[in-house]
Amino acid sequence: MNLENLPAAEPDGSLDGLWPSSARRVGGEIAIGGVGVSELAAEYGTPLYVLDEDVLRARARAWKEAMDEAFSRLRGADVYYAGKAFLCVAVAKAVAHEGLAVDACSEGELRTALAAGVPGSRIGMHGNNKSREEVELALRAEVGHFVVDSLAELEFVDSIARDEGAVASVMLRVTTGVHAGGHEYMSTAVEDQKFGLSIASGAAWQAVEKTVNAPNLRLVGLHSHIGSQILVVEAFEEAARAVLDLRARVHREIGLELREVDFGGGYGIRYTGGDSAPPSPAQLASALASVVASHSAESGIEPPRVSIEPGRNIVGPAGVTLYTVGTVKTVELEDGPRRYVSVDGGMSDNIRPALYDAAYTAALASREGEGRVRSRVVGKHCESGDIVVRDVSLPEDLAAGDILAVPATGAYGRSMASNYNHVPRPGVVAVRGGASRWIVRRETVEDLLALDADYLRRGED
Ligand SMILES: Cc1ncc(COP(=O)(O)O)c(C=O)c1O
Ligand SMILES: N[C@@H](CCCC[NH3+])C(=O)O
Repeated sequence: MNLENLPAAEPDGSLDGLWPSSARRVGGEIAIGGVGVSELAAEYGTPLYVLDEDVLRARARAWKEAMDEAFSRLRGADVYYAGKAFLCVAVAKAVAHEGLAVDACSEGELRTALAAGVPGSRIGMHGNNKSREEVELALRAEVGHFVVDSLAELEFVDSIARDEGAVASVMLRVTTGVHAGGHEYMSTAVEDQKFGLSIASGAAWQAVEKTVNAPNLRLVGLHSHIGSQILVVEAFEEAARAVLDLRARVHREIGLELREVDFGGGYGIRYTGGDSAPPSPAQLASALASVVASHSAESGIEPPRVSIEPGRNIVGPAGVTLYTVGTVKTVELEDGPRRYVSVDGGMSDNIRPALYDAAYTAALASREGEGRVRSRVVGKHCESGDIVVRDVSLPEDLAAGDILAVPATGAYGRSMASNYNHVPRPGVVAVRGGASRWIVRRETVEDLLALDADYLRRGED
């Protein structure tokens, strides 16, 4: 393979690059947030997620400012940080400080946001299969709204709200039929998938009628999420029009003006040097505002307040994963040698290459290297699909003990991490202005064995 085709992986200090904008080589090694990777690896160990807190905040702020500006002459806007991308108390506090609300889709995410001091009114409660406990907790926390995916769940939430003596504010998640997303498993608005109430089949309308007649539900808006890692504006515009058409029908046929529409998340990022820059928050916000303004002018209906739910685009580029290189071996192939570089993590800390065939890049981070060799970075798990970076050119003199850095791993790394092969999940260290601190502690094998009932009883019989 021509090495020139392999993605470049060097930090370039750009704001919309693969790396946190603070990342740069200092004395040959990469520093992030002013902290060298060797220092981080020595103090915290590897594998290690590193989160540049200033970049996280700056990206959250960019979305808030873009939406405020674009919708200033309409009915305003809210930005919900999609906790599913990565959430802990520190991240919830950081995004809330920048004026964002938070989306939760489980008890754990909801409790994390509440523990961070996010008011219930600034939390959206998602999930296609909410438990009774989750609905009760969300009602008692007085969340801003529930996002409901099914007729069955409308009855479920209605009944629990009645038991609680409450009225639940509901946004109906509708399926617009818009196909978008970086992978089939990330497309969530096509007809044949588990999320949302189909507009085309009439299920969405049925849900509208059911909600407006439910004594303990208040229909406050419509929600749409079309997919993830989307790199084009048009898909969002198409979906927005479909949602606004349904809102206009509700106004026309029921006389109800729904105050809010939520266009979901899905805004893509760059993962390798070969990826083009995605649309900016300002471009996306302006495109959505144009659709809302023109639809309002055409329909004669007051525009709604608009919300969106970015996750990856906020936290993804703020994160870098550090690994220590272990065994290195070269495999002779027909088109030339490929060097397999094994690291101390893998699919347990980044499932995305195995699950979505997602591409990443990497750089030798602890020092500058010499020469370039076609390489594949692989994990330590018992799976041939345990690949972290499928193709990247890395220095020829790379060796065991070196530190590798994989950029753009702030989203859907730690939040999707597993304990496959009984491997503990890495912790997350926030860096900022030359300082570093745990924001999620590293799991240990002892933590895992403590869940093994008979392990705890060993030696008793
Ligand atoms: C309902 C909903 N909102 C927001 C998001 C966040 O998506 P992304 O991280 O791609 O912005 C997701 C995940 O795809 C989602 O399912
Ligand atoms: N987990 C997906 C993003 C969410 C897709 C659907 N909600 C990823 O890692 O890209």
